Amino acid sequence: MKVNVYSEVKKLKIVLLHRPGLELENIEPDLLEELLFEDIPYLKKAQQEHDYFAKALKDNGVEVKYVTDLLTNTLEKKGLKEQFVDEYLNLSEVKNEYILEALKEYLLAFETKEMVRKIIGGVRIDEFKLTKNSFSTVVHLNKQFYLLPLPNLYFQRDPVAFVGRGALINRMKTKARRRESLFMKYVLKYSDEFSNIPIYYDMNEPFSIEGGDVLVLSDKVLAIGISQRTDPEAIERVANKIFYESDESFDTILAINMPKKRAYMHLDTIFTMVSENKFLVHSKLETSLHVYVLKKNKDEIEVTEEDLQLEDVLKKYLERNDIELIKCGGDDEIAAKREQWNDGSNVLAISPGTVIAYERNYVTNQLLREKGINVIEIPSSELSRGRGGPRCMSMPICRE
Ligand SMILES: NC(=[NH2+])NCCC[C@H](N)C(=O)O
Repeated sequence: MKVNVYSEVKKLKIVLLHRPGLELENIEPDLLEELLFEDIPYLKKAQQEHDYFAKALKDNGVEVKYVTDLLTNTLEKKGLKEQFVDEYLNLSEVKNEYILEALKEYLLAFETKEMVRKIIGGVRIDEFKLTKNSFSTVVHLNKQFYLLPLPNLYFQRDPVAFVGRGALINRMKTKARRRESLFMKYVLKYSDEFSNIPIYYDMNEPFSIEGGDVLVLSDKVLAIGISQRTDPEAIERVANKIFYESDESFDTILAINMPKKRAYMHLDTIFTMVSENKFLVHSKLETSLHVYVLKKNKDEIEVTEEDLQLEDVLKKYLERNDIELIKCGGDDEIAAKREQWNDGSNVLAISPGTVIAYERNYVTNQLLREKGINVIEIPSSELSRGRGGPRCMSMPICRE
């Protein structure tokens, strides 16, 4: 498969998704915070909405790949089922030897596709009986899960990020999401479809970075948020890899300092690109941003710092005067806050000037249309409960 991502807006050809499943049925009120959800989505509706999203992509000529299919095929073809389970359980920090053994046996008894579904869905304590019990297992049996679910997996933007011809296999900030990166890591490492894709970051690095913080503004410029989820050290490592150990065309990384707040979780919750010169932005982004500019120099990265309004940052580094910012929710302060909360500024461009957006953000969508943007709306009452929009739910693999 060809990996080609040198833009946020050029015609989208192949995209990676995950259709939410069982894992949403294992979110319960006491786990909301830990699992990074604000509310419990209704699975049946969430799946309908997600299918609608996938259909909108396909109807517009985009090839949709599902991470579960890619993983299942890889594990089967390469005989990696057991190795994957071992690594997964290790990452899940299942340490009790009786439980570890029983869990492994339980998972491996499923055929691969079902096993992958189970691993994402989580394993409850009442699903199987341990044959050996000891004091320690008895203590564990008072919990609800042997394995917690991965309800955030439908936000495929974050665990792996395709950039240029390669990929970043991200180390996720939170324990709730850390295991998600293993899925595409196996696909990238072992499947024939993706052979020889350069890897610019690995999940075993100590510093975290998430794909929602990575924007490919052009074939020269990347923007990466220094956020609650992404450490400056990770950005530095990515910069070194891309600048000096690859033949990528990128020569500038704008590391944008972000408020460390949940409302500004990732850079793509603050702004997304909707055409070559138009950007949809968080309505409260009036203050200037502190930006560290990492430039590729002969053999060392040159760093400069600036305090600039977003508009001026984009003008300067994309070298164009026609940059236009469109505010999520417009000038209506309440609408702006409401729509920001439901990912109004998180749209996915499928070609320059055409975006997929949540239908519920109708104030913002109308504004986009007034600016000449073609807005394809998708239903979103359940999907939005996980705090992510169309950009968060998709990972472009190939653009024109
Ligand atoms: N790229 C994004 N903005 N992703 C949103 C992810 C939302 C998810 N519930 C989390 O907290 O991680």
